[in-house]
Amino acid sequence: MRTINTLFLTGSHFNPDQEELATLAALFPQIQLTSVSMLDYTPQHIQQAQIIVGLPKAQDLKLATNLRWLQTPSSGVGQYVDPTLYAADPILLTNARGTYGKQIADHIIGMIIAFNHNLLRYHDQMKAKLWKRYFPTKDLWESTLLIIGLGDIGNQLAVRAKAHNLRVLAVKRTKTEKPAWVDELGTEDDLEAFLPQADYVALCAASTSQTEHLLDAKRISLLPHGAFVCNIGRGNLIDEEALVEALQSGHIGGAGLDVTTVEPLPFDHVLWTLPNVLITPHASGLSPSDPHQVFSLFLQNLALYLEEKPLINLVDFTRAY
Ligand SMILES: NC(=O)C1=CN([C@@H]2O[C@H](COP(=O)(O)OP(=O)(O)OC[C@H]3O[C@@H](n4cnc5c(N)ncnc54)[C@H](O)[C@@H]3O)[C@@H](O)[C@H]2O)C=CC1
Ligand SMILES: O=C(O)C(=O)COP(=O)(O)O
Repeated sequence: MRTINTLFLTGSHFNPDQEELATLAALFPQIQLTSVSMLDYTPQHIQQAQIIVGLPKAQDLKLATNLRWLQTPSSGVGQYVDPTLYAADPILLTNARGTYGKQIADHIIGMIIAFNHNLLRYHDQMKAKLWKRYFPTKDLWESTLLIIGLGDIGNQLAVRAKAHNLRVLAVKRTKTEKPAWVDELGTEDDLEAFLPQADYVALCAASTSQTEHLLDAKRISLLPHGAFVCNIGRGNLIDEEALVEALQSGHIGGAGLDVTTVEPLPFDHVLWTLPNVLITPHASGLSPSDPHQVFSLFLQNLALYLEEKPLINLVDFTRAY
């Protein structure tokens, strides 16, 4: 049996335990496994691997002369969709779409409720032992949420928003049939009509050349005064300078940011200082089950790879996600 050099780059979303490694060895004895932390790999590790599961630095893929398949534990693969990165061509690129939707949708709902019910203000007031009451901005069930990017995360969010009786508008790259949990579905062409209706906007789109600054200064100005913007996709989906200005002027009432243009957000960045901003450190996707989910996705894909069948979550280099 020919062995297949496989490299696991372990990290927060992919960290197989002993039981999982034993399953892999029992089911696929041809896999010659090297497992190393994503922070500690060497050029030799990359050079030898036919399969990599993890997030190697994109520029290191030039060293990957034996690579046939890269499975990422992330859903976003913006850094890997440039075909000129690869020493070997063509390679199969698969992502972990489908393992993040539920926990990130919960995180966004948490941010929306924290903003609407003034929880951040009350938390600040606690430090001064201050007893002062505020009305919520508007009842959630009288409000509208616009979801930009109706993929796995966007759909999970829409389902949860419907449970709170929000009206849900959504846009995606191409128009398809409207799911029952969305009230109106459109594409980027509909943003000008949708934005003025949105009390809340959630950025859940893939980061591509088309979605860079999808929410720019002009589109931000179309939002109603006091709207709340939540970004869990990638920092470059929104013009961050325009966002800061709109937050400072009060045109945007608040923002929940799990992602920023530069990560970690620099120590001296103004976003750290704005009272109406909640920053989480690219943490919305963390869940106890996701390292296991990515491993089981890899096992399913490995069986397909060995049978030369189409892989799950194959990334399309032309649409870039
Ligand atoms: N904060 C975090 O920890 C995480 C962030 N992400 C980010 O969220 C993104 C979405 O994740 P999933 O829902 O799992 O991916 P997905 O592949 O299911 O969804 C991507 C969505 O982007 C939309 N899109 C692409 N181009 C568009 C355009 N021009 N206009 C409007 N919509 C467009 C697509 O229509 C699709 O609905 C990822 O690409 C990643 O960047 C994903 C997982 C974790
Ligand atoms: O899946 C994604 O795209 C993510 O953003 C997940 O977070 P990560 O960058 O893998 O820590």
